Amino acid sequence: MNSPPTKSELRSQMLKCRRALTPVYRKQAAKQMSVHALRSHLALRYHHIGLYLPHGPEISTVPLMNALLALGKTVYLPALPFGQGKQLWFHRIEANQGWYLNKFGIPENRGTQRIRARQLDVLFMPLVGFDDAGSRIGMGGGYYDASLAYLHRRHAHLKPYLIGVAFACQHIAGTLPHDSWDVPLNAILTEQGLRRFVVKKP
Ligand SMILES: Nc1nc2c(c(=O)[nH]1)N(C=O)[C@@H](CNc1ccc(C(=O)N[C@@H](CCC(=O)O)C(=O)O)cc1)CN2
Ligand SMILES: Nc1ncnc2c1ncn2[C@@H]1O[C@H](COP(=O)(O)OP(=O)(O)OP(=O)(O)O)[C@@H](O)[C@H]1O
Repeated sequence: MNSPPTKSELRSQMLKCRRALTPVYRKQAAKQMSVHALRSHLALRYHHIGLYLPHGPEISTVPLMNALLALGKTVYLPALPFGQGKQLWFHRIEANQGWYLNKFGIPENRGTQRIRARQLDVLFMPLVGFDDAGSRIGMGGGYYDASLAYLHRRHAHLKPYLIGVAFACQHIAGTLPHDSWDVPLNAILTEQGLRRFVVKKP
């Protein structure tokens, strides 16, 4: 009997599906994803919003970022911590700030205001694969898991509201292998729409 695929086998399958999408599809999908996010009223309700800059074949957040900034929202981007630990900082997008590439080649901004995940109202998270229960697999760095570990003791009101962002083809039928440190998503956003999950309390 075949054993179920491991996280890293699923990760390479999902990366393959994402890389196969055409530039025209990617551009259209990024726009549609942004429209779904804005229609959901999430964007209107929340003010402090964590986003990411797309890296390689990830779905682009540029249309969504422009729309949020035009609405006057405060938008933050993740920055890897210096030194020990894996908890991300979130730097506010500001005028006159510096930009640099992190060790993975992803641009990061350095302004005057940085906060931790718990201070965000909503966090749009990159991911490699997601399932029907709201579990995600990322690039395997564990940065988001470490930044959100306090949510394991989550009560319903704890911030931020977690939205995984992906192309629809990154959906995995069935259930992803689950590790104790994985933090479940509140919703998943793709070019096909926004789908909310009921997050089970421990
Ligand atoms: N756009 C974006 N920003 C992000 C993340 C992300 O996944 N996407 N992160 C999410 O945690 C953090 C950075 N984490 C990362 C962890 C590993 C790799 C990485 O290993 N990249 C290799 C490819 C590895 C592979 O194909 O399996 C590379 O770029 O060569 C990249 C980012 C913070 N910022
Ligand atoms: N709270 C934490 N503090 C420190 N390390 C952690 C924490 N949670 C998970 N990790 C480590 O991160 C590693 C990667 O975990 P996993 O494969 O689930 O990452 P991922 O969710 O795919 O990545 P990312 O969150 O960066 O997108 C694991 O080896 C795990 O030990």
